[in-house]
Amino acid sequence: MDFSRYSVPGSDETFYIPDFITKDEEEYLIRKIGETPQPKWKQLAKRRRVPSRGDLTPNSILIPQAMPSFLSEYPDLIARLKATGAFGGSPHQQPNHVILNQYLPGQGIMPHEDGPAYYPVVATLSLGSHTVMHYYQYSSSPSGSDTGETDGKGRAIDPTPILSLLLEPRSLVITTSALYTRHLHGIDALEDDDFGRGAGVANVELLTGAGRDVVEGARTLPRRVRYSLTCRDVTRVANVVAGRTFGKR
Ligand SMILES: O=C(O)CCC(=O)C(=O)O
Ligand SMILES: [Fe+2]
Repeated sequence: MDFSRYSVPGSDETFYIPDFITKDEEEYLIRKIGETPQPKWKQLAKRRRVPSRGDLTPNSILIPQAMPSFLSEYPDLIARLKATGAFGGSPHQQPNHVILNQYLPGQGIMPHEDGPAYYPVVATLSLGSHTVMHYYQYSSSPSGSDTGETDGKGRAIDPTPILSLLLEPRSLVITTSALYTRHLHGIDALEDDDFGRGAGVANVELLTGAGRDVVEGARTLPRRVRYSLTCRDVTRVANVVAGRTFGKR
């Protein structure tokens, strides 16, 4: 797939692919996610999450686990993600780690970086609802001097996003390079998204007709329950044989 044609105008480090999966596949995935045993979900303040295909050690080494069938069989998202070419330069040439997040309307995720454990590409599939993802840069002014908004290390964040994207259900967004390694991303904790406040989204030309109508018509879109599957390649993977961990590969 030549995914360069999905490049978001104004950023050659972000790609937006609408309708990456079909409605039937979306329904199937949401049903399978609903069957995820409750103990696997971790309740966070603003959302719930499940890591799939293993978790990371404190040294950021992946302890591999079998992928759930909805990732590796039908609809075989891993093969489909590989086919985009986005992971062509990553150590395993495909994602080996997927985190499932659940957001109720009104929930979001604070601006953050995904960090150095992963090769700097993340592919995010949205299911069930749209959302709006903002990308931020660190502020050049001294820590916390403008809005008081800081990351976990006390570095000040410029509150004006450098890029905002409407993520439609069934879409895939791929974030790479400096946007991954040097910037932050987050989702405001809102019940609906108002496209009438002059809040431009950079991917308007890449949206489906329905999404474009909402943005161009400056309408408000209520959020529903959204699931996201964030797919990455963890650089270092432990060599696990019969439950024992031997070094890394
Ligand atoms: O749900 C999303 O689209 C973003 C999630 C995210 O940024 C993360 O899990 O690191
Ligand atoms: Fe993230």
